[in-house]
Amino acid sequence: MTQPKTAVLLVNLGSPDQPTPAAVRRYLKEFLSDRRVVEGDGLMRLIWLTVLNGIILTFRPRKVAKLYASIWDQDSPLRLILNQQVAALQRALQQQMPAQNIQVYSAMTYGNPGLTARLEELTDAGYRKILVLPLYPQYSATTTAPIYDLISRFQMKTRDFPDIRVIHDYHDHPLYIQALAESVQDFREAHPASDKLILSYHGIPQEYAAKGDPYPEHCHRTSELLAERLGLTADQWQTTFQSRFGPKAWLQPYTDKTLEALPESGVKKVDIICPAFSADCLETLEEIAVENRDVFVGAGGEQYQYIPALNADEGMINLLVRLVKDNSSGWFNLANTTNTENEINNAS
Ligand SMILES: C=CC1=C(C)c2cc3[nH]c(cc4nc(cc5[nH]c(cc1n2)c(C)c5CCC(=O)O)C(CCC(=O)O)=C4C)c(C)c3C=C
Ligand SMILES: [Fe+2]
Ligand SMILES: [Fe+2]
Repeated sequence: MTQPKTAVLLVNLGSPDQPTPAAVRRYLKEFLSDRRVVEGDGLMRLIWLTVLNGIILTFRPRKVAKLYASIWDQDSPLRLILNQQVAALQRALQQQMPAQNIQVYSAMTYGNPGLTARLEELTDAGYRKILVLPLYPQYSATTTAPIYDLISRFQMKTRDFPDIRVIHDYHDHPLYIQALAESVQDFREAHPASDKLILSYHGIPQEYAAKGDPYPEHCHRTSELLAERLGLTADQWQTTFQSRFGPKAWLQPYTDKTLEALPESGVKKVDIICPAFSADCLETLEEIAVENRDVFVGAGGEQYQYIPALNADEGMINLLVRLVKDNSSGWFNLANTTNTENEINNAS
C-alpha cells in the first residue's frame, strides 16, 4: 500500500523581505496588528492601531531596517537558518525513515514564506498529513498560538483539509536540554572561562503572564533543567528577559539592566545564551551580541561571549527527528498492518 503524502512544516516567526524601511514597515504592520501580539479590545484596540499606524510605522522601520542591514547575509539570518534546518531535517528523515517519504518545508507566521500560502500549496499538491513544528521551545500565546490561529483560519475556509497536527512546545524535552547542554559545553571547551552563564529569553508583557500565559514558567523550567544538566551552582547562572517593546512592564529581570549591574557586583566575565531562539536572528545577533555587549563592557565588564543558537546543529536535528517520530504515530503503515487487524479481531 502506498503511504499518504506527508509533510513536516518548520515554522518560525518571520522577517522582512528586505532590510529596507518599506519592507520592514510591511512586516511590522502585519506582526504588530496581530491581536495575540498586542492585546486589547474596543477603545484600547483603536488607540493601539492609531499609535501603530501613526508613530510606530513612521519612525521604527527606518531604525530597524538599519539593524537588519547590519546582520543581513543575502537574506535574513532567521530565514537562511530556517532553510538550513529544513535541509538538514530532510536529510536526516531520508536516512532514518526512507519508506515514509516525508517532505520538509519552511513557513513563517509573518512575512514570507507565509504559513497560510504553504498550507494551501501543500494541500493542492496532495499532501494528506501535515505535521506543523513551531520552532518555539517555550509555548507562548504571543508566538505559538498565532500558528494555531492561522491553521484554524485555513481549515475554516477549506472543505477537504489534510490531517494537521501541531507540536505545542518542547521546553523540557530531554533532547532539547541535551542539545543546549552540549552547545554550552562545546563552547566553553573552546573559549576562555567565565564567571556566569546568562540565559536570556525574549520577554512578553508582564500582564500576559499574569493572565495565564505559561511562557515564563516554561523558560524557568528550561533554565533549571539546563543548569542541572551542566552541574552549575546557583551563583553560576541566571535567567533574564530581553527585547522589551513599549512602555509597559515586561518579564523581569531585564537582560540589559542585569548586565549593567553585574560588573559592580564582581561578575566581569559572562557567557550568554538565548534558549528561546531556535535560530539566530536580529534579537540575538544584534541585540544580544552587539547592543548588550556594549552595555556590559560600558559598565566595566571585561569579557562577554555570546553562545550561538542551536540553528542546524546536530543536536537540534536529532531533537527535530525525535519530535517527528513521536508525533507522527499512527500515520504510517509500517510492518504492522496485520497487527492492527489482529487487534480488531481480538477485540470483537
Ligand atoms: C510587541 C510585542 C512583541 C511580543 C509580545 C514579542 C514576543 C516574542 N517574540 C519572539 C521572537 C522574535 N521576535 C523578533 C523580533 C521582534 N519582536 C517584536 C515584538 C514582540 N515580540 C518586534 C517589534 C520585533 C521586530 C524587530 C523590532 O522592531 O524590534 C524576532 C526576530 C525576527 C528576525 O527577523 O530576526 C524573533 C525570533 C518570541 C520568542 C516572543 C515571545 C515568547
Ligand atoms: Fe519578538
Ligand atoms: Fe529587539
